[in-house]
Amino acid sequence: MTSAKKKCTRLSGALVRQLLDSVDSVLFDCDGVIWRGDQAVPGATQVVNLLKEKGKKVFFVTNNSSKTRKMYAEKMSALGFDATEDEVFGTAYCCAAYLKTVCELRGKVFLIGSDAMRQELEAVGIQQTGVGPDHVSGKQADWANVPLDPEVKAVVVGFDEHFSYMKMNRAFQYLAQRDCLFVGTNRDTRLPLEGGKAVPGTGCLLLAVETAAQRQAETVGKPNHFMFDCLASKFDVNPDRCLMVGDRLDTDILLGSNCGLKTLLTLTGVSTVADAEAHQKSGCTERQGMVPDYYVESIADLLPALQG
Ligand SMILES: C[C@H](OP(=O)(O)O)C(=O)O
Ligand SMILES: [Mg+2]
Repeated sequence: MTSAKKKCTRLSGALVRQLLDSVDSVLFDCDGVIWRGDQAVPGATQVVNLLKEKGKKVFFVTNNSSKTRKMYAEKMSALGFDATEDEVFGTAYCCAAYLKTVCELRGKVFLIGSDAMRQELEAVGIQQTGVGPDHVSGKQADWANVPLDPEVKAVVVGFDEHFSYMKMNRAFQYLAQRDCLFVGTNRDTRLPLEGGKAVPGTGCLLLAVETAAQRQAETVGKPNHFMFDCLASKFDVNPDRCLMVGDRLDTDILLGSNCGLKTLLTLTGVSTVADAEAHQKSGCTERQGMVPDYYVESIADLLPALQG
């Protein structure tokens, strides 16, 4: 399979086995691919478990920052997936690694995010200012003069169900200090759930803070190659023999293209074949990275080749 070949090919029949025989590792996105919310995609557990039985390395690369690696391993076990926490690369874990190893952060984080992010940050020795509700009080003059922790050297934004005006205001005040780092977990604007439903994603929260601060955050999640770098630093993987399976063209498939992986779009999440074909026909070089090599209705379409 070379990148020179026709792209956005429907994967079926003999092509499935041919593709699987050409890779040693399969990287699965989570939301919209192996599960939607707390419901496994039908057939997904069999696909993951059979790939492992056949000796493939299987990893999970998710932009979702709401769980630690341990929490993900527990969810996977509960849903019947054969997976260990070392095989899961979520943005709570990867963001902490990014701040520690790339930013070499010396100081605290003002965190807009989950308790999982707090746990992963503290696991690498980075303190943060607290998670949970933060409601507005006082008058506008008070808001502009909220006390700032002098040890805070970075604002980090991930999925935060307690996102609020006051949190955005505090981030705004910290980010007025130009030496304060600004990092986001991901830009996914919606989170696909069961029944074709969705809720606003982290990208909406990050855009709000960026708009207020008039600054652009570094983002750790897909399509940033850092997520793959994290994985490749722990496991011996050959990009040429890796397959990235995702439901979003602008994150999963673009990450795969950015890292030289084979790419497979599944239609159980956000993006559609029409989206992919529009990128393909655009003639715009940048958009070609969002055209998958292959697509399937669901990863369950891989089953016949795995059960044969
Ligand atoms: C949708 C995304 O998760 P992923 O699809 O990368 O697992 C997210 O939770 O923002
Ligand atoms: Mg997804």
